[in-house]
Amino acid sequence: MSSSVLSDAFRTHPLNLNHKVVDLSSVEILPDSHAWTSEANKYSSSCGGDISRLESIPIINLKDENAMELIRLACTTWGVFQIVNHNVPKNLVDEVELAGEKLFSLPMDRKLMAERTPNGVSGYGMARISSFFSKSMWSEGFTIVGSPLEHAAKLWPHDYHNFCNTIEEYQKEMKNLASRLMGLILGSLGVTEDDVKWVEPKGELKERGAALQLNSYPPCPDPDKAMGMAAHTDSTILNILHQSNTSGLQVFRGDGIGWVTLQPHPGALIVVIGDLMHILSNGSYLNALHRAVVNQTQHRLSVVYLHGPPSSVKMGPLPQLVDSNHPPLYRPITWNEYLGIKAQYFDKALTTISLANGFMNADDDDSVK
Ligand SMILES: C=C1C[C@]23C[C@H]1CC[C@H]2[C@@]12CCC[C@@](C)(C(=O)O1)[C@H]2[C@@H]3C(=O)O
Ligand SMILES: O=C(O)CCC(=O)C(=O)O
Ligand SMILES: [Fe+2]
Repeated sequence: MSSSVLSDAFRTHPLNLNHKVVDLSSVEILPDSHAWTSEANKYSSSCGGDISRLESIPIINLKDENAMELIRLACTTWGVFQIVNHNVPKNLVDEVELAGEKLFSLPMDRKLMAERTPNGVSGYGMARISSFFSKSMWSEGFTIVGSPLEHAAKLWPHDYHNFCNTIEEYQKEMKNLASRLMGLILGSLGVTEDDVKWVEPKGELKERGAALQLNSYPPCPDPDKAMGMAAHTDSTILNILHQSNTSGLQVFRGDGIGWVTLQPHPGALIVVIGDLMHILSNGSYLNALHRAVVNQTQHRLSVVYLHGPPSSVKMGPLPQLVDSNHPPLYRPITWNEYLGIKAQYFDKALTTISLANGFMNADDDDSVK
């Protein structure tokens, strides 16, 4: 089952439940548990609100003959881009958004019937990364791995078919789009899909890792002090994100620009480069540091397709990108192992598999060579 890679990783790294699930729709004053200080949110003060308006995240037309080159540019400067002309039917995106709204508007006691267990991956609950922060995020989530049936039947015992059909159709559509994007991104790195056999998994590699994450951000009484989803990078190859017609997603530019808001563009989907693509590209493609902020009046929803590798594949810098001038920056690792490391070290996860220190030391120390 494709779910095994994900559930295995978390069975050994249960979630630390230091946050209580709160029904945010009934809260009128921001509780202390949800009030983020700049200390709790270490990247918050660095955002240059005005500067960010001068920079905007690229919107790439997938039918553009220069799409590959534009993707290369977006991946080396942003680690994120929006795509249009992606062929995902608009009505399917609308339907999946409606399905998410229907789910999150259920009463809390009903949603908790499908609650994610501490060592599980699917179901309703807070984002997994919550345990790394002392404050709670102003959001709720629902994670689907493989078939949504088991959890949907707990939410709507008599009427789960529509939800399941929509989710399954969307998963299929995202799977196809993800392989198309993989072709383009690998192409932009100068590598063909034939060079990387597991990209189109066949036979025993058929079991690819993927999940669908629904995030809900209710209106917030004090949005400046709250945090919808704390800053993180995604532990995947890439994510394909749809946001409802309300901004909230921000991407961090490390080169002094700070947090940049990604404005919703009608019909566009957002591609976020994850940690594993950063590893594959030997560090040249940025794994975007991003977060979601909230607002006072509008409910915001995001639907995120998480695209990972098959469980048995060890991923390291692509051999075509490594030579004596470009030594490998990371050691090869399976997704399962990486998720375990991430669950333990969070934003230090890549550092723990980095080979760069070793190389630097070797350069510094004449006696080594
Ligand atoms: C395969 C993944 C990737 C996970 C963990 C695991 C299952 C759930 C994913 C998310 C989904 C919500 C944001 C995030 C940051 C979170 O808290 O849970 C993601 C995280 C990651 O990208 O690291
Ligand atoms: O809601 C968003 O825009 C961000 C969600 C996100 O980063 C995630 O699910 O990984
Ligand atoms: Fe993310």
